[in-house]
Amino acid sequence: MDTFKKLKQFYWPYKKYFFTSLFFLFFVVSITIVYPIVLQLTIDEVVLKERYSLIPYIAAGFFFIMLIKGVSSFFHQYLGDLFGITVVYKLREALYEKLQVLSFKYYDNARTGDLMSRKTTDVEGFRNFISFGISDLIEISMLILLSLGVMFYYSIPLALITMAAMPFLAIVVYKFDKRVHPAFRGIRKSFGRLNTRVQENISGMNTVKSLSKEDFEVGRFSDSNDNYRQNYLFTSSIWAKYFPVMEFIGNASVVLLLAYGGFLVINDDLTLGTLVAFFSLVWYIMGPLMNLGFVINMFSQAKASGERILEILEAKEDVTEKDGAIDRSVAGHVTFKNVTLTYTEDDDKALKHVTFDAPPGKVIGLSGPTGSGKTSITQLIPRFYEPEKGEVLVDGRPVSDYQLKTLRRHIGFVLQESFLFSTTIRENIRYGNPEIPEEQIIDAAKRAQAHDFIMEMPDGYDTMLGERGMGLSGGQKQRIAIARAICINPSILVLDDATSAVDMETEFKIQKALKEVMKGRTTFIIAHRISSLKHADEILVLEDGEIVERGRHDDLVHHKGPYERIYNIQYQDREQIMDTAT
Ligand SMILES: Nc1ncnc2c1ncn2[C@@H]1O[C@H](COP(=O)(O)OP(=O)(O)OP(=O)(O)O)[C@@H](O)[C@H]1O
Repeated sequence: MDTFKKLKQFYWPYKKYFFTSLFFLFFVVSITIVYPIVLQLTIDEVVLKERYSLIPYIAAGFFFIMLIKGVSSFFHQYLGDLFGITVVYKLREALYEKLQVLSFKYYDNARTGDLMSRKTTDVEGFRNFISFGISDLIEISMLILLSLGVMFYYSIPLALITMAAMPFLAIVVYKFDKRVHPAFRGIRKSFGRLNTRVQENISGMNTVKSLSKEDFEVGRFSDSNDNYRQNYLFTSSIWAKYFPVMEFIGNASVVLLLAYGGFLVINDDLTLGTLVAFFSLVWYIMGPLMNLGFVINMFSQAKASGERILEILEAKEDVTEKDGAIDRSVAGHVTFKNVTLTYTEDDDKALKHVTFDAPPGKVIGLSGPTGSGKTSITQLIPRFYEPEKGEVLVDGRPVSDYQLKTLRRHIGFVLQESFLFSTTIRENIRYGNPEIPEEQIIDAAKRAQAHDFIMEMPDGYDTMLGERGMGLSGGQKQRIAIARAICINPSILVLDDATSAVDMETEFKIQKALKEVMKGRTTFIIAHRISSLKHADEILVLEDGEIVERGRHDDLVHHKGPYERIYNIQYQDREQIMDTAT
């Protein structure tokens, strides 16, 4: 019940729909109980006593209560649905909002397919129970209690016979619940894994095809698919085992009822009408009791789903804002003081005692072998991650003093693989600043050397892009990303290997675009090519998370350190190429 208590904030505000639906349910159930009573009266008072003139009145009365039942059913059903749909609407929104604030650390370990299945299937599982499960449970209880009431009123001994089977049925239903709940958790988990497989496969289709791993992927999918099937079959086997037992107990009790009831009628201790009424009433008890399995099933699913939803809602937000965090414009002075970063506890340190100062407008180059910590430095400035030790300052204040939005609004990223959304080019350019006027979008595209190729497209700025920017070349995507960065007018700019994935001609165009964007902004350039770092005000050379060398290009090339080695390798290559060319 803890799960439902924790999710109370989502359903309690809409309790009026639920309780009004219950109010109408009361009519529906009460009228259902009236059927056998009408049957008993018709047999005992009309047929057996041959008072046929009463039949039209009974028929009219029956018609009238049917009408009430119909109207009540409508409101019960509609309000129940309204309750469920409203609750999951709010739940889905809360989940989505939470997914937006969860930190990078969370996403490092999360799997997209699994998150998707939590957001869709689990939320639906919860809705089913909220919409129908609870009211089914109440309907079942009311039906059983009212039927028992009427039975005891008619004949206590016969009612006791019916009751005799109930403890056995209750035991079986209880055992069933104990087994079916973990089985449903298994199904949910396995469905999450299946989703992850499919999602990763589709996103990584390029890699799969280029490495001819289709068969391997089909094999992996079959494993997950088989696991899902096994889990479902296991649950089905539990159903298949328990359901006939429940039905047998129900039927045994009906046999007892018919035998003992028939005996009472023969001895004139019970009217025929009452026995017929009893026969209907006993099914009003046994049917719902067996149905309890379905409702418990729904409850188990909802509980399992609720737990998985709560795992997201309660996930720790590693990066949070302070009370009174500041919102003011940023000049772009970045300082690192003795910063150490560890991503996960048992991992090596990704950064060790990193110290540097980048005054506004300066260009900092970050060089070093892959995995040396270049990207990590730039991820600490917008607080994507928190340092383990040391301080990261922007304009002299710790980054944690700023509102996250303020801080991130002032930092522009152009990554090696920039993400473009499947919408128009215009929407992609103004994504970070949707209010920006059209002239400024065009101006940004011109400065990013993107305007010309955009205008050559059939729909210009209205050209729709495919998923992840499909339809554009790597260099074109990059220039759209640069235009996007210009639109947010950041004080700090991070260019992470922004030109590594393109040919020389495109690189030249991008370099030209970047020069334009860098004007007046503190810029961090991560690059493997010396040519991209040459003009930096300071180059930091990293190795294993430590700064091993620093200075301007002209000094570093004579330093006899790692930078000179990289320079020599890149220049030797050039000389060799020049030699072969001449
Ligand atoms: N999100 C993460 N979770 C755990 N470890 C990480 C994460 N990101 C980076 N690392 C580790 O931190 C170290 C530094 O990585 P970083 O990406 O900063 O290197 P880099 O110099 O930018 O490399 P590259 O040139 O390949 O981009 C590496 O050992 C890497 O495996």
